[in-house]
Amino acid sequence: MAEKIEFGIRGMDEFDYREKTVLLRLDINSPIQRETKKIVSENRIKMSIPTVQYLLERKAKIAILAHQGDTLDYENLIPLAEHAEKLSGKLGIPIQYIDDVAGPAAQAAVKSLKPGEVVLLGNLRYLTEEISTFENAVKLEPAAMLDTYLIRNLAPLADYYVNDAFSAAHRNAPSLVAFPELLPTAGGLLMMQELSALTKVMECPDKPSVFVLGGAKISDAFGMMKQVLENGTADMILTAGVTGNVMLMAKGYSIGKANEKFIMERSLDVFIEPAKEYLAKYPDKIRIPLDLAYQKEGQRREISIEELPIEEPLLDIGSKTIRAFAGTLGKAGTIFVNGPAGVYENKIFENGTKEIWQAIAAAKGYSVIGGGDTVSAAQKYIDLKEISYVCTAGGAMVQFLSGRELPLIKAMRKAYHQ
Ligand SMILES: Nc1ncnc2c1ncn2[C@@H]1O[C@H](COP(=O)(O)OP(=O)(O)O)[C@@H](O)[C@H]1O
Ligand SMILES: O=C(OP(=O)(O)O)[C@H](O)COP(=O)(O)O
Repeated sequence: MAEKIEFGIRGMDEFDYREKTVLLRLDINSPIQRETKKIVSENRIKMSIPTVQYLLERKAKIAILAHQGDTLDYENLIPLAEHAEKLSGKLGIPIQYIDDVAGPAAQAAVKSLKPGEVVLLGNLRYLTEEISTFENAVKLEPAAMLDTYLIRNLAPLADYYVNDAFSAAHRNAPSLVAFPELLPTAGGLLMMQELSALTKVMECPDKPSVFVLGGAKISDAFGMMKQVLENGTADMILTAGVTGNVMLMAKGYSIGKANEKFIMERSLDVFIEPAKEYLAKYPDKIRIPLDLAYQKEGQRREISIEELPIEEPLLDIGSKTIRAFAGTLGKAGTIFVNGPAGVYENKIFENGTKEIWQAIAAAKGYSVIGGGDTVSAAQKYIDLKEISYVCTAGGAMVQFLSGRELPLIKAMRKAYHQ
């Protein structure tokens, strides 16, 4: 396969899995309904099925490793019992869930696997060595993780390690980066698909390449803006949502007390100075909103940026901006979207998001989207089949497109060259 050379990662077809034990790292981390603790979207589970199926058809003994939630928000840190049920339903075979990650019960379950059987081990985030903040505290090299509880206990039981967790590729955790130090390693089918789609965006053979950066988690947007303009991945960036409001502040517009307070309270003002720098360096490549929407007496109203400031919160782009952005998207060769254009959850402020999605659906360009709310918003207004590729990742996708080498990809490339 061309991919394995292109990405420097072994493809799944490199190994003979028959009667071999495979540690399969998936990312089936799913949104959870707070009250019921039930899975809200099964998308990542669904997208992981082809790789499990591939290994099942080859009569492998499959032990799945996965995480759910994090210690930053204990609400989502739940056992993987429902994940096992959903996997089992989609594969049409029973899947045993063991609520133990790498202790005696998990080890016994892995050892007793028969060819064509699957076990899902406990939530990796039960282990302190696996929590997402750990990498920030200690920048460990994978080789220094070989004494962790997880690697010590599970690596000796396996013949192969397959990783299909691209959406967690930005995490420097043992379950992602340390197994490739010890086991023959391959990238799963979804991993190769994601790399292929994002590489296409980076190489953007079809010009112009237009990025839409909106939403509220604006550190993602600002993290990638400079890089994608510098390395030519993006020819044009259309800013909307809170990102658009910060760009307006950087341009010197006074957007009104309520809007400035929103930005200050979330410490997003740190992005104003970098935004000024990007606007000065790329004046023709970054587009800011021309008008915005607010609510008065229960009605949607719009205001041109020349008429600012305003007291009401600015929660969507206005009609003039929508028309201009839609026109640009119609002529794009490549399109990438991260973040909705407004507070689309409220009908009054859905126009920007809705019409941008409709313009993208009608556009001919190769389109890639990703991010939790981005995909939910797209699903609300268009058929996802209209999008060339819907990435399961958020943070990993943004970092990849920014040109950073992700810890997981680095570890898998190293394994390929060993
Ligand atoms: N102008 C705005 N002001 C406040 N919130 C906004 C604005 N525009 C969009 N949002 C909010 O941004 C959220 C999604 O942004 P984000 O989390 O960055 O997206 P994603 O999950 O796709 O990465 C939505 O809940 C939406 O209501
Ligand atoms: O959901 C994930 O990433 P995302 O929030 O960037 O989409 C991955 O499963 C990584 O999870 P984490 O952000 O808790 O490390």
